[in-house]
Amino acid sequence: MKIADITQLKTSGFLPQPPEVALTLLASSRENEMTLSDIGRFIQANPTLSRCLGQRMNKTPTHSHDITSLSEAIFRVDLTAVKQLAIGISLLEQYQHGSCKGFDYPSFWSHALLMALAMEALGKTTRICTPDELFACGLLARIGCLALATIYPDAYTDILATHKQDPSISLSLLEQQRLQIDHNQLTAAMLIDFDIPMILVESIYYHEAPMESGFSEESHPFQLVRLFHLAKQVADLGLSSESERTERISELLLLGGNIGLDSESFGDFFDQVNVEWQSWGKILNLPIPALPSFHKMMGMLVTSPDNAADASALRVLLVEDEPSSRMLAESVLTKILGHTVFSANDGKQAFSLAMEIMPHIVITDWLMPTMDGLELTKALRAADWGKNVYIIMLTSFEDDEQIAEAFEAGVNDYVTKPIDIRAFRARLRAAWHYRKLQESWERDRAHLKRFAAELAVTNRKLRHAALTDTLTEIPNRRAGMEALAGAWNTASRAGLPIAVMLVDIDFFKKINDTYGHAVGDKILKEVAISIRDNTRKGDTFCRMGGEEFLMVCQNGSKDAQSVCLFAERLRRHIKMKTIVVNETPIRITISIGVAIKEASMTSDDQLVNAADKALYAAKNGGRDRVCLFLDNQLVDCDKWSATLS
Ligand SMILES: Nc1nc2c(ncn2[C@@H]2O[C@H](COP(=O)(O)OP(=O)(O)OP(=O)(O)O)[C@@H](O)[C@H]2O)c(=O)[nH]1
Repeated sequence: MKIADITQLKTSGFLPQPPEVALTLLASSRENEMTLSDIGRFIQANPTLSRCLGQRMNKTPTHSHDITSLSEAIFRVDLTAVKQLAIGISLLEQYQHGSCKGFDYPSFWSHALLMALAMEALGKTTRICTPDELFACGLLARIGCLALATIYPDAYTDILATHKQDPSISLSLLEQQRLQIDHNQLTAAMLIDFDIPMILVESIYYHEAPMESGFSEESHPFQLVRLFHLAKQVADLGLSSESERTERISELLLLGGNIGLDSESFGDFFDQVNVEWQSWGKILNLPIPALPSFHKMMGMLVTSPDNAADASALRVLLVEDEPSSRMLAESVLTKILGHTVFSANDGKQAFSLAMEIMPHIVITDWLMPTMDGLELTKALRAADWGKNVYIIMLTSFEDDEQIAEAFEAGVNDYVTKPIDIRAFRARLRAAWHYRKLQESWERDRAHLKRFAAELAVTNRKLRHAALTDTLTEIPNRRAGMEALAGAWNTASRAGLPIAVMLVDIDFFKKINDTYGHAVGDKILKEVAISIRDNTRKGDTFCRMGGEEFLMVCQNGSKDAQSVCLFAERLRRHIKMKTIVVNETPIRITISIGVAIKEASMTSDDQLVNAADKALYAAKNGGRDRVCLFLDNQLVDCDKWSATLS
């Protein structure tokens, strides 16, 4: 603890000092020179102090007439407390205004009053000091701020403005940087000067950062520091704006949990202190904001639009074997942050519960019986469904190696115990963002999958459309040429035979002219069906264009005769076919040119050209026939047709 030296400030007259009479009271009580009637006279000369004593006696101002006599009041309140109260109240009366523009004097005292009332109420849980003493100390716990505003009005206005702009920079740090002294050091010096016991001075000195006190957690000073810290948070909540309340309430619940108050009893405590604050405010003529009940504030937070959006989003699995910590974290997570919480006592129970509820976040303690947090993390990560769960480890370890071990096991983040509510909220916010990112990634992935599937279908359709003849729905010229090129390459590589047939409908122009184009189309379709139905396995075919079709034969094309017989069979099939269009039977014939791959041929084009020559020959030979191009010669296949049954 660093106590400011205030000797010079006192003599300079800049330091806020209670009026002379209060100082006399203080000095004479120090020397045990005071009689009860001295104190009585002093109090009677100070109406506000009298009213305050009345209030402290009866708790509610409406009953102030219950005090039978001033002496009774002094006896019942306790002499030391009367003295401390006298100092606090006289300072409050004297410093309602001041020259520091940035310092809100009335709010400072409203805050001090709430802190005093909270300390008094909390004091009932400890027997270290009397509630009266705690009340007076609560009132004076931040007197250093008033002192700095009084001594350095301009500089303090700047300091407060900077702090307001960026509350993350501590007020003490700003004061130290600018004035080489901070309010806690000055408060400590002034309290010592007011004869406040050292245990209280020390507790007040560390009330903003209890962990920095270095007191052991079980010690009396630490219990007091914790109470002053909590009382300050209560007072901060009392003066905070609606938008700041979420964070403050969650922090208060955690702090209340540390001294064994669950959210219900904390709410009752706060409401009772609030009622007293309102009535004290009237006595001391201070501006006291009207606050809703604690439970109402909690309710408003959970249903605020911000929180409601988060609320449905997160399913939290809380794993903690220590019942009070579990209940506390549960209360903050559900009542304040609005998440849905499931709880487990150990890793094993948590793992089977996780399988059931599929949590978005797992918040797990490290040290637990049966299965600890580390083993649970590894088990979750090993399961397919546990890979994307956001895991936060609660730990008392701050050792780098142990933290690294936790990350290696698969945790996403860690929070050190005792839980600091701001850090906890920030970590949960990160988890929430992670969850949102993951959801949008999953949505994108599903979207992409669907898109890829649709694209594949579209591509298939496009390819089919690009390779299919729209009228006859058989492969078109392009598909036929691709198939021919493939067959040619295979045959060439393997030294296998390959043949092509060009099929052309005879006098098709005449059909069009006689029956119309639509009938011509119908005939084309029927021929396409016949060709398809007569194709052997492994053979391919297409419509080359107009009334011409191509067939590529790989099977059964070992020799000219077998190919020509196949062509002849097709020719006969079509010739025998009666196509009925609009009840009119129509008979058609076809001519076919056949060519077989010969050793001299170097490309599939040459093979098709040879078939074309054969087709030309068939047409010239009178149509309705099959011609073969073989060894540079054109052969009429009639001679083989006789062999067909
Ligand atoms: N209905 C219809 N007619 C078509 C189509 N494509 C081409 N044609 C017609 O087919 C006819 C082909 O006539 P030509 O090349 O003179 O042949 P052809 O009348 O069959 O005589 P040859 O082949 O010598 O027996 C033309 O009248 C084209 O208009 C089509 O998709 N539908």
